Amino acid sequence: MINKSEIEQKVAEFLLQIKAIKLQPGKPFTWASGIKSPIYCDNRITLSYPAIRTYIRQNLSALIQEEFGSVSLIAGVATAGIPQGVLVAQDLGLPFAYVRSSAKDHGTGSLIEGEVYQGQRIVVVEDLISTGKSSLQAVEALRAAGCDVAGLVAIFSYNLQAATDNFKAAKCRFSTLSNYNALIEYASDHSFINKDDLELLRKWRDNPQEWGNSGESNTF
Ligand SMILES: O=P(O)(O)OC[C@H]1O[C@H](OP(=O)(O)OP(=O)(O)O)[C@H](O)[C@@H]1O
Ligand SMILES: O=C(O)c1cc(=O)[nH]c(=O)[nH]1
Repeated sequence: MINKSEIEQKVAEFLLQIKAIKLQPGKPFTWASGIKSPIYCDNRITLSYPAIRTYIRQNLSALIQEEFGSVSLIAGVATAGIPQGVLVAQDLGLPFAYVRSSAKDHGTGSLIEGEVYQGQRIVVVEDLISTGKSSLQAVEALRAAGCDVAGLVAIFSYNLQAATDNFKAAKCRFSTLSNYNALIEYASDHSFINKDDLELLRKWRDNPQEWGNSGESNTF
């Protein structure tokens, strides 16, 4: 059985070590959802580190087997979920396909690339969940193609209530290797951030939708 709390901390440690976690409270990041945030997690950087890439691949594969049992295809969410999904599919010896964020406007016009079939039991691989909108768009595209989506895994989740609500409404299970709460506690305990940073990151967590609009970003 996998040790979830050990993996949460190890992935948080790796992300901090390679500076995939960026703190920029004075110049907030704008996310895909439009949310303004003092923090950004760039999982794409893990691909540049073979040992970390391997750890993530092995643990995503183990998570899929433990949470979802037997599946017959891994699907990646474009773009950052594609390389992670390919690595996992290779690890598990399974076919792979990916879902674009919108259908191609030329050539085949495809939304799903690769072969999937009606009734096929699939796990979707994403790199990160903020609101879950990108993840669930891919899940819905696969369901519309007749696939049986067992669930979704990702490297990191921000623990946003919006994501919990969106996945629940879509009746889709998800599981991640690490998450925001684990990350900020690890970062504080191991001196990657100071007390003021921790306070700010906790404040942001309590109301992420409003944070960038309330002048909070200038108080760091
Ligand atoms: O849960 P959500 O609110 O949808 O946000 C998370 C999504 O945002 C990022 O993708 P981005 O749109 O930046 O594109 P990329 O994967 O092509 O880099 C990330 O890779 C997730 O797909
Ligand atoms: O929500 C997003 O767009 C997002 C947030 C984040 O921390 N990292 C990322 O790649 N995307």
